[in-house]
Amino acid sequence: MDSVFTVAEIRRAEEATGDLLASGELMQRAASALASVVLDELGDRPRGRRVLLAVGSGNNGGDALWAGVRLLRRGVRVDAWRTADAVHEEGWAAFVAAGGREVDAMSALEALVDADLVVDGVLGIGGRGGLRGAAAVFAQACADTQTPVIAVDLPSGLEGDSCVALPSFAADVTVTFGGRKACQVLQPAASRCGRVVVVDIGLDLGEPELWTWSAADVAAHYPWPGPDSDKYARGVVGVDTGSATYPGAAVLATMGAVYGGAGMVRYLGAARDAVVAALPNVVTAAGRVQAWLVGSGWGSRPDASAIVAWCLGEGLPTVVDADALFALGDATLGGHVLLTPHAGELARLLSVERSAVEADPAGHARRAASETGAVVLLKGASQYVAEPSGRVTLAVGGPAWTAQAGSGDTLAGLCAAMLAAGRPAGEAALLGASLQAIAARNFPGPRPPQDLVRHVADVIPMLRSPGLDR
Ligand SMILES: NC(=O)C1=CN([C@@H]2O[C@H](COP(=O)(O)OP(=O)(O)OC[C@H]3O[C@@H](n4cnc5c(N)ncnc54)[C@H](OP(=O)(O)O)[C@@H]3O)[C@@H](O)[C@H]2O)[C@@H](O)CC1
Ligand SMILES: Nc1ncnc2c1ncn2[C@@H]1O[C@H](COP(=O)(O)OP(=O)(O)O)[C@@H](O)[C@H]1O
Ligand SMILES: [K+]
Repeated sequence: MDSVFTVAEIRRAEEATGDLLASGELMQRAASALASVVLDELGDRPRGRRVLLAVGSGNNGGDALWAGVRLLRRGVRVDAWRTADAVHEEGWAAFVAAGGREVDAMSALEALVDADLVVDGVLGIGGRGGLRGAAAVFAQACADTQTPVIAVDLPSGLEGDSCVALPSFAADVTVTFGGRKACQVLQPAASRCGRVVVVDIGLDLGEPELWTWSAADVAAHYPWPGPDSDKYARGVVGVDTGSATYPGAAVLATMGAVYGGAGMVRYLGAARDAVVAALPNVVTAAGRVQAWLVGSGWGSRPDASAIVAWCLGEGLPTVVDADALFALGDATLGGHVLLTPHAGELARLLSVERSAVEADPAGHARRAASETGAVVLLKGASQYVAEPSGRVTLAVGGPAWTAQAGSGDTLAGLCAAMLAAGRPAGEAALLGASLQAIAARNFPGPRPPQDLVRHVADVIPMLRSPGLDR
């Protein structure tokens, strides 16, 4: 599990270091780590290689300049373009004294022809409103010429706390200080950051804004069957999904539960023939279950509220998906209930615009969990799991091949299998969402959800072996 910090939290921790900040020691630590990453990228013989610094007005530019000083001492040829009238004074003086050369905006563009790499020190966590003017033109030129970019703290133009892909550099490597920021883990902004190297500069950070899961967490929490497991111990999922209009959702949600590893699935919805034809192992007789899954592909259904109320009345862990989300009524939910909306559904649940959810997905997921008392899995390019306590955790991310009709149905089934195996709702959601993403990473390409979910079954045993794209 990794943690993500807000800009305010990073600033607070920087200030709390007192002397370290005032004396410039923090900046020296940042610059030293940055220079090491640049040297690693330059390879065995850094002498004579060419690095171009883009230096803005703030401390981010200061980091770049002090890293430039270290590179000059190693024989690297370093030029710097000042994107603002005033830059970090001491850093600039040291850079010039060490033999660094200034280039103007036009020469910086020309220098891209033979630069080995660019260090982006235009804006850091103080940047607002996206990259503009000559710096934006330069960032585009770096992309066009495929010049490798190492971003200082974050690709200039992104805002640390935001997932929004504002106009920015697109970095190959981002060297970030203290801890990860939201823009480095949340899509679409994260796609601009490349490989993220977190450097410990000695900040004492408090409670993170967000936690992130990795494949190691999936392996640690997956309900591996033991030598004494039987089908009941592994968990029975009761499914009521699909309808005459959407029989496919019945099949897909059931497949999610089966390929996620449920011991048994009881399908009790309106598309029994379709489900049994696709999955003869599924039982259609009523009986005891350990978790319920309702809603996927219901469409409008007169008894929706009654079914949801009945399931919730049972007190069993329940996944409430799709149409069932709008049949919750005033029922008091609880941490054993998992709601699985996408951004549009969450907006409707909270009576806000979809664009508001997209601008602050974690905040809206957190609000929904706190208002309903249930765990909320917000689906999308980044998948957030919010718990009533306020904790928000990001599932392992995967490619957008998963973004297709029916993936949500299989995901709901995967989560239900984890619930039936006894995992708490937050973990069940993180397991389901992460497993689907890991499958899409390892078996990329356009394949329908009924195929992708079979690859979920393929990647589960691989979680314990090397060679998996995590
Ligand atoms: N605290 C520390 O000592 C340590 C900090 N560290 C480093 O410092 C970085 C944070 O430094 P920082 O606070 O100086 O902010 P930074 O992002 O460099 O510049 C902000 C300036 O840019 C300007 N500006 C804003 N938006 C703009 C835009 N769109 N287009 C153009 N200009 C824009 C804005 O001007 P304003 O909007 O206020 O007029 C302001 O002048 C941090 O990311 C890390 O790299 C490390 O050294 C460790 C120790
Ligand atoms: N850009 C993306 N990258 C990766 N996964 C995505 C992306 N967009 C959506 N997804 C995932 O695809 C699935 C789509 O779910 P949903 O919209 O509910 O589809 P449906 O209800 O049609 O099955 C979810 O698991 C979601 O997290
Ligand atoms: K930067």
